[in-house]
Amino acid sequence: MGKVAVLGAGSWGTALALVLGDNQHEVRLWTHRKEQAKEINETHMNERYLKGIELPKQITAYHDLQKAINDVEAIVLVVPTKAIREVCQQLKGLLHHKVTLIHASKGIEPDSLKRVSEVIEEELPKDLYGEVVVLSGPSHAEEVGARHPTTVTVSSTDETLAQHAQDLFINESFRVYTNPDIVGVELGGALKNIIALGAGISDGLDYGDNAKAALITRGLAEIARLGSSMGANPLTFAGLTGVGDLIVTCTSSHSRNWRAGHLLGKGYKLEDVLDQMGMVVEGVRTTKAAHQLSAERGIEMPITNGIYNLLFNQKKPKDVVDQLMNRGKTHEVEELPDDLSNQTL
Ligand SMILES: NC(=O)C1=CN([C@@H]2O[C@H](COP(=O)(O)OP(=O)(O)OC[C@H]3O[C@@H](n4cnc5c(N)ncnc54)[C@H](O)[C@@H]3O)[C@@H](O)[C@H]2O)C=CC1
Ligand SMILES: O=C(CO)COP(=O)(O)O
Repeated sequence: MGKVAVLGAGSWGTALALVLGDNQHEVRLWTHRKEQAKEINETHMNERYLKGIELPKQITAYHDLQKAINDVEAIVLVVPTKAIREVCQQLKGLLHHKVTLIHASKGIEPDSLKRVSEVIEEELPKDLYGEVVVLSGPSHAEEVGARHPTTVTVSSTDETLAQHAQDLFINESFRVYTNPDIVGVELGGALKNIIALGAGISDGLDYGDNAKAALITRGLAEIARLGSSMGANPLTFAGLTGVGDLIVTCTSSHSRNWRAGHLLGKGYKLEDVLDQMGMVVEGVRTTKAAHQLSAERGIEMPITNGIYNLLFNQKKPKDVVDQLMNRGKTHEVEELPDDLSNQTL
């Protein structure tokens, strides 16, 4: 079994470290906070981020990034999207051998409008990893920590690297598929956070199941519309990293995006909600990015743009819903491109 560094000791980094530890790898869990490394090593728990879960003894926490990455065969980047550039810049000075580079973050950078793998490629020379691998899918850290059955997808333009990531993570309760469509896999994981905010808002307004089913379904339609315009395979959005991740985040109070939306729906202010969460709510920045992409590409995204107005233009949740319900009449299903019309979903 090999040595793997997991960079980012929040809930998802810790849960992924646990899977790798269960698979008997030597896992180095790096945190930028010294006291957190000490706590993990002394207690074998990361209580703030993965409550009540004892971590496998194969995991050692590190504060020194150089020591964490020495001799590792793979590096798993799991910091919030906002911190990806900074961590890659630190890695650049320290990494001197080739690794399989996997990221598991779900977001799009506002302004640059880059996916996480594109940000990594901008900051880290490719000779250190070849092609980036992304790991995504319906996977709450809390349930992975409890070893409940979970399925995810790994994606890379280099199939051999995707298979290496699949082999590192797969076990009897953590099933890993591969999909070569990295654009679709990354966009599905990032854009579902916007719809999860919307589902939380709808639940905060006590609108019930019909409204939430509508948000999930019409949300998927706009994710697929934007994603296809950016080169994704539309069928990816019918898979684990599309509809699968939408379901898991829109219907669960484990989701930080759902929880933040729920508080917004109850009338709390965005800055108070984010203060209260204490964990990353990726959907907020990704809403900004998707709003910019929708305008730049002329793609209709009414739910995303409604949530943008609620988050950044002080629109009231109820007014946003009224506006969505009273848009002009439209078709539900759009024409499939010719090359897909013979495929089944
Ligand atoms: N929590 C979950 O169930 C899942 C989370 N994800 C994704 O994983 C990514 C990370 O999320 P979580 O671990 O849940 O977040 P979190 O909020 O639980 O933890 C984030 C961690 O990153 C660290 N961090 C923040 N800025 C940093 C910096 N500049 N340098 C180094 N470390 C820094 C924080 O100290 C914290 O330990 C996000 O993109 C999220 O969407 C994906 C699937 C599941
Ligand atoms: O991506 C996730 C599950 O697949 C976790 O979503 P949240 O970041 O909303 O908690």
